[in-house]
Amino acid sequence: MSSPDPITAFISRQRHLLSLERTADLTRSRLLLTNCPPRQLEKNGLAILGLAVMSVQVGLGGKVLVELGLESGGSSGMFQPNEIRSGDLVKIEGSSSLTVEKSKAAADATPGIEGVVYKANATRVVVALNSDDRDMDAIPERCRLIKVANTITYDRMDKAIDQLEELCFVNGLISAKEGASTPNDITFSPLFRVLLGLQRPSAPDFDDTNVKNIKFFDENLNDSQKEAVRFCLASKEVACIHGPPGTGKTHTLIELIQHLVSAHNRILICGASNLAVDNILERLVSLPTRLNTQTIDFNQICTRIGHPARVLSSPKTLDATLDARAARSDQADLLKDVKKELEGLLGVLTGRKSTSSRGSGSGRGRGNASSRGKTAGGRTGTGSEGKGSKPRGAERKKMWEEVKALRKEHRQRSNQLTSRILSFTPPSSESTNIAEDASSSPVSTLILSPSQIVLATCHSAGTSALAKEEFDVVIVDEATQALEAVTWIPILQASGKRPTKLILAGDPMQLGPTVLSVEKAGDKESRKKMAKVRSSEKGNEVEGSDLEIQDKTPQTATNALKPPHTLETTLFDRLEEMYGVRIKRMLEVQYRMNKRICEFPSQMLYGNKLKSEPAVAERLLSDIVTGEGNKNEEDLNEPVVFYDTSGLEFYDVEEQGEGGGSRYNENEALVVRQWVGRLIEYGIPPSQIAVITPYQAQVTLLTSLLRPLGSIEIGTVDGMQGREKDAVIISLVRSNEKKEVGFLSEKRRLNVAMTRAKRHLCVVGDSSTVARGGKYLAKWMEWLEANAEVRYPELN
Ligand SMILES: Nc1ncnc2c1ncn2[C@@H]1O[C@H](COP(=O)(O)OP(=O)(O)OP(=O)(O)O)[C@@H](O)[C@H]1O
Repeated sequence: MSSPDPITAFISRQRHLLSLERTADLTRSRLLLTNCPPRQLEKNGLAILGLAVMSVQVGLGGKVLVELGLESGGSSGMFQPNEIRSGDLVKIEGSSSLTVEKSKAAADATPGIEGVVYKANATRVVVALNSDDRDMDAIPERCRLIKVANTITYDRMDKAIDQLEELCFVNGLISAKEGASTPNDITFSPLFRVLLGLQRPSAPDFDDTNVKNIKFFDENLNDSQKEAVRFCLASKEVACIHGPPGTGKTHTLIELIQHLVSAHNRILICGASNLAVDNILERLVSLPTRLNTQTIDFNQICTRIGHPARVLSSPKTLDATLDARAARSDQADLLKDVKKELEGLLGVLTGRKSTSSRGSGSGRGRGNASSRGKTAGGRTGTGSEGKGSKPRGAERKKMWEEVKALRKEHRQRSNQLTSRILSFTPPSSESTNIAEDASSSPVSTLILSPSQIVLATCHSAGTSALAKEEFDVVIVDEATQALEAVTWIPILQASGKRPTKLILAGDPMQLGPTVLSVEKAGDKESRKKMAKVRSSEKGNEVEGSDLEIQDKTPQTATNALKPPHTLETTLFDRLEEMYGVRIKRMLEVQYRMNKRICEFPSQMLYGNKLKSEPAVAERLLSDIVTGEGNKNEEDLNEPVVFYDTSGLEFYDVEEQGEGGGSRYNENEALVVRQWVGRLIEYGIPPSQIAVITPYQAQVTLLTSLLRPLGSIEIGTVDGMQGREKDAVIISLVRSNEKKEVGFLSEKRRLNVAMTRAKRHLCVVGDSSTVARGGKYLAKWMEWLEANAEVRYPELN
């Protein structure tokens, strides 16, 4: 049998790997849920216990939003640290103060109700229910929230792969297809040809007037940032920005977006995470409206799909959400009426409101639903906004029927409203107002559509609300953390009749996408190849580093499309492997770290090219303390300290019990507490200190030890990517006679941990164990011994 063509092989392999991953994710989730008691799940950040329903609201599309808070905590009751974020799939289950067995039996009897986290902060979590209204009845007074495997993401990725296959099929590139037919109206543009290895990327057009006469909005951009912006504007189909830690990747993207908007492009901006999207949105809406000779108000032209993930999102960011835009529209009053009525009914049905307090709505022009408002639920209420007893029997049934009709109405109205907000009117020549400003230079006001820029996570870019929309440019930030299939979601969504350009930004040397399935056989192999590509790039040799895998052969990039060995290969990785340096630019100046902190990662992972901006190169903790005595404190003038526990027998321990497997190291945690305590005594604000450790069990231990010292951020590496703090302490945990290092050997993970610190990095660990974990760790220990202030802990 002849082997399949490259596109068919690529698509089949993606499908196969995605199905393995879906199974692995579901299995893990099922195992955790069946084997771990709720307390253990809470400890692992996968559950929030002791909850009660605080309110029931209605969101866009008639979705029922249930707000949960701590039953006993009042409005300030803080949840335990957890991994539950907006977009996660969760289950609301009943909980009681019964014994574990009895509560387990009770939970089994009521299987819970599923929903998607709409928004979450430290005290409240709002869940959009997936199910029928009637299921609301299943939400008990006391409940808990459990994170479950998110099958919706897999469904959307599968759909993207099916769509890609369909596109190739109708364009005669493959002869048969496996997937279901999902007709699409997309032109097979040069972007698709490049992504599938059918043509090389066209040479960037640096003679284009937009590029040649470019006037940077921020003249302080460094040369590598300017070059990256020019390169992205000049590239025809695709461009990648490689941004090592703190090199202003987002800063560069913001500059690029301003140029793209000035040139009237419509842009879909996506990120692998909500945080990445919010980061860009926050910076865009804070831009001055006057850009060179143009006035562009980013507050008017950015629409955010989904909800910001930050605990304290700025009002401007919240204003850009689709919900806020809908609430401000001229159709909002009608929608509010239906919403009020619905919320009133739901309040009564769930016993949180008395019958008389339900909103009836004015019913202006809404047809039948309004008149029903006063007739259903004809019980005598208390006349207050307080709780009432739940209606029963026929009355209850009738009210649910009413809820159903109102929800349908709400859904239809809000869908119409949403598509009106997201629909795009291209700017015409009349939409530019020219005026003279005070200095009498002409200023043009670019009047753009409210959805000139749409921002969403890659996953939520798959929403049907965007199905008819086309974009000139798709930007994917954190592209090196996104599975390739998830990156295809915005690409396919944005594409239509016009050609679309793709810009990917990320750092392949920091955390990649999380992959659970075991089929990673080619992993090491493909990384070796990638390293070859990177090392062969002009001036990017990695000297004496990483480095047995680096070789100095010239250009090894090839443009053949190959099926991925593993899901860990992102689209960014694959394009880099296929097209090499021709497809990307690297940012070379970092604005975060003291130069000593930056030295090791630069040598080992960035070919010695990462330079420190002079303004940060010498920064120390002593610069930010006020008392003169403290300024001279030796500890505050050390950028890198290494507490070596070698020989002290501070052994790590495996967590016991169901759901165990994580590790902790008590003595190491005590060393961390001592050091954090000392930094605080010197006057470093706790909010400027982060403690990072690879193990969840150590996070739990450190949280209990450090909480009394203030709001120190404590977490695993995963939550810290993209963040920075003045002082960072890394607790390595692993110390044992067998010299096992576990996933400490993942150098990209370690790279993220060690590049979060601005002024001070303290490493606590056992050099004799860690150095045995491979060449990279051995080199790091060697480097620390030679360059850090090495200390040996004394615990009292
Ligand atoms: N050209 C520049 N001049 C001055 N400061 C800059 C410049 N470029 C970036 N910065 C600053 O460097 C810091 C890091 O920038 P930014 O957050 O854009 O980096 P990043 O590459 O997105 O970071 P990460 O490592 O989190 O991916 C910010 O404080 C930013 O203001």
